[in-house]
Amino acid sequence: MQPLWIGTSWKMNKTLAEAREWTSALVGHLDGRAPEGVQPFVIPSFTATTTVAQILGEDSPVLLGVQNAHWEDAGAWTGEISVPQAKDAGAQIVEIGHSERREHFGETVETTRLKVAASLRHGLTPLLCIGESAEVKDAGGSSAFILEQARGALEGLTEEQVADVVIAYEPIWAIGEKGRPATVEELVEPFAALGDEYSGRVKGLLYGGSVNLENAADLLGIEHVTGLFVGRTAWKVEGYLELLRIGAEHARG
Ligand SMILES: O=C[C@H](O)COP(=O)(O)O
Repeated sequence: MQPLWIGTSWKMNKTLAEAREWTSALVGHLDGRAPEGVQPFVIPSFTATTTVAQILGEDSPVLLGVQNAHWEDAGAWTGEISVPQAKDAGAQIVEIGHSERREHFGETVETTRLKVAASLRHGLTPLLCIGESAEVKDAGGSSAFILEQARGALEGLTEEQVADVVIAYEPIWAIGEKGRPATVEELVEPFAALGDEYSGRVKGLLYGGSVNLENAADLLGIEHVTGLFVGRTAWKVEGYLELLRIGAEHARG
């Protein structure tokens, strides 16, 4: 059975001291072993990548990611980092197409496609984020919209490559301080649509957006959901450890 992916992106948060503190507490708690049936992952800011990698150590049960990477391997792309650089810094995952990147930094279906391909070319796992706005949801177009985003980003891949991809469905209206937690009922249909197309084909189908300690277990119970991608609730390590516990409990059945 596929493990449940339970992870966090720190977005643009944490100093190196805070990154060290969070990661050391996680490592101390896990003591070299992920909770049974759970795949933990953490995606710090670029500045903390090597620090977190060093604290996690070799053969860590926790996968490490970056929040973005360019599709070219090197070159005149000021302000960007490449997948080979991310890999060199210790990353195993590349987050691609988060709605904040699409909204503020011009990420498109085409750039997500290029970045997925670049990640796979270098043996890193693309964590493809998809999600619709409140306007699209209100118009009844959620499933069609997110399928288009996913299909566009995975276009041209072989089945073997698709099997290395993790998809995170994060409705924009549910993300962050301005978002509101989605209800289970609201997520059943989009996950049915994603499940029809991708269940069993990809490494994971995650849900993200205002996941908290109260709703995590219910969200994991939605058909086709195989993990959680979490912001605020996991930024305090105690919150993340509790989410890992909830994940392990769910994995046990
Ligand atoms: O990357 C994580 C998501 O954007 C969710 O963030 P949130 O859990 O703070 O709503």
